[in-house]
Amino acid sequence: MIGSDVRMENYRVLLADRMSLRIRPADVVLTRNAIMWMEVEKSWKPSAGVSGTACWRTVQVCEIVAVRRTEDEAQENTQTQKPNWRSKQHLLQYPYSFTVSYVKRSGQHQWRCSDVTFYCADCELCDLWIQVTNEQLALLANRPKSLLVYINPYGGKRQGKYIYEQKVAPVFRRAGISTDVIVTERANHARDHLKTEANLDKYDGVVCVGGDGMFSEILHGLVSRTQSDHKVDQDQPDAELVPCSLRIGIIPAGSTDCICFATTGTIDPVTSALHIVVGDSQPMDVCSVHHNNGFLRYCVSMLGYGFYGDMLTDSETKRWLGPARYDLSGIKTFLNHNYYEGTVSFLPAEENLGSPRDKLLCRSGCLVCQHKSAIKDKHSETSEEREKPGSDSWRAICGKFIAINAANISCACPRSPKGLSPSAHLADGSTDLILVRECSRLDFFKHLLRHTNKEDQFDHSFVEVHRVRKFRFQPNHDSMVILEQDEPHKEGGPPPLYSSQPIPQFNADSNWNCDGEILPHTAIQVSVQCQLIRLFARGIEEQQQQQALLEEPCTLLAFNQNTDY
Ligand SMILES: CCCCCCCCCCCCC/C=C/[C@@H](O)[C@H](COP(=O)(O)O)NC(C)=O
Ligand SMILES: Nc1ncnc2c1ncn2[C@@H]1O[C@H](COP(=O)(O)OP(=O)(O)O)[C@@H](O)[C@H]1O
Ligand SMILES: [Ca+2]
Repeated sequence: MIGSDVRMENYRVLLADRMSLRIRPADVVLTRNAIMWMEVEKSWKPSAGVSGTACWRTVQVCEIVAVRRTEDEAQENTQTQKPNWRSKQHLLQYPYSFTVSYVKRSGQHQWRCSDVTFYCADCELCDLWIQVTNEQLALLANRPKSLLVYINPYGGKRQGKYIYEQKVAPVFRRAGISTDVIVTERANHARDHLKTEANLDKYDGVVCVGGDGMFSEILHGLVSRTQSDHKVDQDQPDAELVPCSLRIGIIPAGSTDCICFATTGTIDPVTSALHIVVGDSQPMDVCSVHHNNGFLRYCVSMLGYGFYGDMLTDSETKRWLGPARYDLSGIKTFLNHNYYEGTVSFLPAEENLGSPRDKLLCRSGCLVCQHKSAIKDKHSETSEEREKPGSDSWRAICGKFIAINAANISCACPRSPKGLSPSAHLADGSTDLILVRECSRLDFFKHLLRHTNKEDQFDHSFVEVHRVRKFRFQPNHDSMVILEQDEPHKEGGPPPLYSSQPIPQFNADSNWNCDGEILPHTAIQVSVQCQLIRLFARGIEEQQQQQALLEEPCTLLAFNQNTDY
């Protein structure tokens, strides 16, 4: 049936969308890449009344979720929801029909699963359509068939289980994906299961239902398992890590969900489920964090010392508040206005990776990340030499910092839609190191506020940002003592709160916030591991890309208007 060029042209069937009672004659065409059908868009004008414009609707085969006999679907619907009496009527009148479920973009990067039902003149034609469309779908090798799902029932607003069962499982069922579901019973349950127990050969991917912390568990389980399977020693900061073969899907059900937002453009369980179904693949960099040549953790979104570390430490005591804990701890940490002294040394990234202050946003099909992917394997000995700490290529900055943040990805999230570093790339092998030096509360507030509006948060004298491949941090306690001696608090003088100078705080150390987990050490070595993992995502689609796909192209093919039905 399928030749090298699959075309089922002029197999006319009757077309009706779910909500319409009227059945129109229509032509449907299936090519190797797309299914197209005629639709009449109704409009109303006071002068002309209702008029209709015919146009072709096109759905790429790679965005078809499933095709099946409508009666099968109707049966399933009666078990799960109220039967749709219109569909029932259609079915009685035209018993041979099939339904195509497909991805429909509904703006703001959200995807929905939409259905269109085609009513056929006879049973053979109906079966033929289903068979040929399914044959086309079977050629899509990147689609997962079997998934291992971990649900954190306590993440975010504790909705993980509900979100999965109500919104995600029906989409997987429709796409014919089989799942093994594990609801975690304790922290690190998912990590440990992946690391040692899970039979990963059975699966095409792992799904994480939870927030960034839960994602971090899956990441650690999968990366550690891959390294131990390949006998790679994670404790060696220079070890060449083996990329994970399984992709990870994120169903957002946490508090910040920045990894989901920065890779799909939204926080929406159905959208994420559909990215998994169509088998998207987005490579991602992972930072490895070491202390004294011993492995500590991996990080995908943000490593933050000072402000974000203190905020996280405080927020852990307020978990019962849910996502609002970050607001409360954020205000408290802001008012404390601590800063910390230390030395940051770093290895700048190659110049062709752009700069954190250019306006080249990482979007679906990003050329910077693709270029990196192409040259990734050509890692020469001279570049290895260049990367050794102490070589001329490294730079060191010593100072007092309110915040030291490494944004491996933009870290866009609903709180900050452009993120900590709006131009950071998902898979370029670098991380954006943001240094916020001591400054007044008002200046720091202005800087924070710029994360929420269009202004440039790096455009302050006390902020600098570098795109780096590696960095190290060494806290400097001794100089804190010197600082104390420099600015002694005189008896009888104004209390520090009213001082015009920034008020030094003498907490020796802050903590590192690593994807929402507190690290046990302050002196750390960080190295970006280029494209170590892949997600079921495609990066944020450009507004134009989205628009083009929202307004599906009309008149792609000439069609036979000869309608006899
Ligand atoms: C005056 C208003 C100021 C608003 C400033 C907003 C800046 C927000 C930048 C947020 C960057 C978040 C990076 C993501 C970190 C997550 O990995 C972590 C853990 O997320 P989870 O709780 O597991 O979902 N969340 C936090 C807040 O540390
Ligand atoms: N069953 C469980 N009980 C308690 N904690 C869990 C469980 N499963 C996972 N966790 C932990 O909960 C923490 C927060 O999870 P996450 O899903 O990221 O939610 P949030 O975004 O609200 O922080 C993670 O550090 C994870 O290790
Ligand atoms: Ca990056």
